[in-house]
Amino acid sequence: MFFRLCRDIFNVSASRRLTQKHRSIMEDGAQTQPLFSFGVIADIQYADIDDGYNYSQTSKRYYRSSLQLLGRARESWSEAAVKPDFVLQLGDIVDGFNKRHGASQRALDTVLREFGSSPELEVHHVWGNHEFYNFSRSSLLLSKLNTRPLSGDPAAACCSDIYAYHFSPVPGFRFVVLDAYDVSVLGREKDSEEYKRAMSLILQHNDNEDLNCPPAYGKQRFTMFNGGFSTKQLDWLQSVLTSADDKRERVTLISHLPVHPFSADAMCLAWNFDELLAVIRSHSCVVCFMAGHDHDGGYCRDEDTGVHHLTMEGVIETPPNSDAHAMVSVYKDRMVLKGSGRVEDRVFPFPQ
Ligand SMILES: Nc1ncnc2c1ncn2[C@@H]1O[C@H](COP(=O)(O)OP(=O)(O)O)[C@@H](O)[C@H]1O
Repeated sequence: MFFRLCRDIFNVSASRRLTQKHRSIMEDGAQTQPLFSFGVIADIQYADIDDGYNYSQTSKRYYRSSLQLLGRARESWSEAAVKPDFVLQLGDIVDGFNKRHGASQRALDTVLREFGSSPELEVHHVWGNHEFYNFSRSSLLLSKLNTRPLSGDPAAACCSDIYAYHFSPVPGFRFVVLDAYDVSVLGREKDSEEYKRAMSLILQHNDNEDLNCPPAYGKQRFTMFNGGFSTKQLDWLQSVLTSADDKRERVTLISHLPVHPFSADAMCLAWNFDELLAVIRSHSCVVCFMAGHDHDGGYCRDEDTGVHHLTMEGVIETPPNSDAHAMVSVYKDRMVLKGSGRVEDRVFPFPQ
């Protein structure tokens, strides 16, 4: 609640080649047209089941209509005057209930078909907790939800078992997809070292019988539905950002779990959000952090770094007569987010 209050107060193939459009805009410095643009959508959580509620029965979940909302997002991206170069899907593409109904693959195919009916649309997928309710980590790595190959560079991936990679759609700009469940009990075999380490971390902070039930104030994030970033991934991110600093690139980080306490409910943060924030703080290139998971959405601009932390509103808790997607236009000195439905319009000036 405290965090929500603070947050409200603070609420103040994509072509890797430089296209003729991008080049002429960069050369004449005109800012009327964006350098490039991209779409954003989060927490679609599609399932072919009747509407329901979240765990605390406070928010309705529209499992079937999430597909129609995705369809409208795709239409708005494909009808835009300047078409997005790519789309960021911020995780939880299908709901965990699919598993129970033996419908995981069918639901995924259905959603991907809805994304894919516009063939030129390049989608970068992030993995959320609901991906792991439906699929093992190894099967996700073999699935269409592994979009590492879109980077076009095998060296752009963190490592084989961590789903993190970076790509540069246009010179001067870079996006880093992060794996917020790299340290988690989700997606890890019960007898693996990774599972045991993650479980022991939860148990250090959470003494509830049900480990999905959040512990006391300040530790709410230590539940089984969250996770964190390993030292290996943080070291890799350091090296990606050091190189981006050297090249004076503008970097956007993408993760299912948010990392800024003023951008989301405390229950939704990555376990070691503070370590990720420390990495951001030690570099000048990061301009924005985009996440999903908290279906109410959120935003803050970090006071120290000027980095914008956006948590996108979740499609799953958006009524059928509304929408939850965005189009972001990127200029030399800022990004302009045009929200649809319950996603607010925002301008993200880049830190100097
Ligand atoms: N407060 C809670 N106490 C116990 N279990 C919970 C609680 N909140 C969520 N869960 C369980 O954790 C899992 C993930 O919750 P869910 O709300 O579906 O996640 P998401 O916000 O990612 O959609 C579900 O199995 C849900 O029943």
